[in-house]
Amino acid sequence: MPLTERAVLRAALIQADIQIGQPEANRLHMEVLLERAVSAEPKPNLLVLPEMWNTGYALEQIQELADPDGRESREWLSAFAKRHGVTIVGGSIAEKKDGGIYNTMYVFNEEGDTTAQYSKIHLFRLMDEEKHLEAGDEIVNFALREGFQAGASICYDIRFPELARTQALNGVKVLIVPAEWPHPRLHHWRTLLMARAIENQMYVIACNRVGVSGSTEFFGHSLIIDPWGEIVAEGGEGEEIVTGELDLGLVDEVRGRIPVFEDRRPDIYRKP
Ligand SMILES: O=C(O)CCC(=O)C(=O)O
Repeated sequence: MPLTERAVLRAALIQADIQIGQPEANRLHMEVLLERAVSAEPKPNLLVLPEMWNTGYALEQIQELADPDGRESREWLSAFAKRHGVTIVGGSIAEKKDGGIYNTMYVFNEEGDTTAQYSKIHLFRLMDEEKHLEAGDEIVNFALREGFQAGASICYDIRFPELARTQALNGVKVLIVPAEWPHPRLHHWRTLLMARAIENQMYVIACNRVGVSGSTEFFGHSLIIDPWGEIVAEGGEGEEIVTGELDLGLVDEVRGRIPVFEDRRPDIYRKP
């Protein structure tokens, strides 16, 4: 679907490599990539980082490595957002809170204020997340622009269509998904993201890491998918900044064309 002259949001996804168990090196590396992203012309107004970018999946050492209350990560992301006048969805970090460790996303507006905080609610057993991390228990939506609500979702969360559907029913028009999604499940990644976009008639912005950690290889393929299911941008398998524009009017247009939300039959779905 062609872009119109309507309001657009320009997103830049930081498809980065992450060093396992090296929070300081990862922060410095992210800073270089974020600086590169904001020096592009035209400048993006929304930056998205990958999942667990501070520690990677260093789960055995996560108690020592996690950022207490996310303080350090929040301080520099907030300062960056304010300095450059950009919105940042800060991927997620290992956050130490109330004696537990959470996989937590922070969102900052152009003034550097924290506008949302989301902890991953579905922990991924294949990578032993549930043995080391606490699950969040709250669905989080936030405004990216007036009238343009975003929903938070982290990696494995996209396998649960109920989450994105609940967010869509609560006004979400773009789902934002930081991830560390590895080979050999590229087909699942692309298909699930595409399905979430088409069935909910919303944008999906998904930022995946690249690189190798132990025997696990992460494939990138960060994606921006529009509410009609067209791919706006897709990364390759190396480190890069994936950019694309979101047409803020397109969600309502697609929902008007095929009125899925009016045609739902929740009265029937509830029957056993
Ligand atoms: O669901 C998958 O296949 C990957 C999920 C994952 O790697 C994660 O949630 O960290």
